[in-house]
Amino acid sequence: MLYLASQSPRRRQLLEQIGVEFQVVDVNVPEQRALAEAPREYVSRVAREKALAGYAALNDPQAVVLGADTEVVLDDEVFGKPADAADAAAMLRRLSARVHEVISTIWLVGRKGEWSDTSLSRVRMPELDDAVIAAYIATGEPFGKAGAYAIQGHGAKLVEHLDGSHSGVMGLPVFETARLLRAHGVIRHG
Ligand SMILES: Cc1cn([C@H]2C[C@H](O)[C@@H](COP(=O)(O)OP(=O)(O)OP(=O)(O)O)O2)c(=O)[nH]c1=O
Repeated sequence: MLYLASQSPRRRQLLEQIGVEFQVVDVNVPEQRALAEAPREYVSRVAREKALAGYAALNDPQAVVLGADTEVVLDDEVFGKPADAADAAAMLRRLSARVHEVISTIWLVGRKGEWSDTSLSRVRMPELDDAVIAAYIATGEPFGKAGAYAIQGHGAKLVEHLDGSHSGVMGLPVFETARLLRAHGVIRHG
């Protein structure tokens, strides 16, 4: 049985989109980047910790658990979920008129082993003035989203160019996920 170790409705929706059967296991993993930890290592570590925590919580050797983490990175700085409106505004001001990277890593953990894959995307935002930022924050959308925007919502208006994976930016890179699940016998080909 496949379990998704996530409370994110987007991840659930993206996994359902490709017809995969799964259940959700709740995990609560602290997301704190260690000093001098490279962004890609940090994202991978957190995704792995979510999958491992889910596997440990289930106490079912047959379980296979998928964990994921998504972060926005600019100038080697990791932008997680904004703490409040001021934090969201500060992030969006920094992302304005720049290209940032979105890292989404998935880990699959089961009795037979643990495997991962990473999706890297580059997103260019146009210049965002204070009025645009304030109006966007008023939608409530930035909260709970890495980098304070949602490409799947009103935030699409802030994405001038995407080079990478739309689903990866949303939180679960579907291509990489399907490939990983197939490679380890969780889903069939086709
Ligand atoms: C950049 C971006 C992020 N996001 C979301 C995806 C993730 O849910 C969230 C980043 O936080 P995560 O810590 O990756 O995930 P989460 O806390 O929402 O869920 P869980 O740990 O339980 O799996 O930001 C979007 O929905 N759209 C976007 O465009």
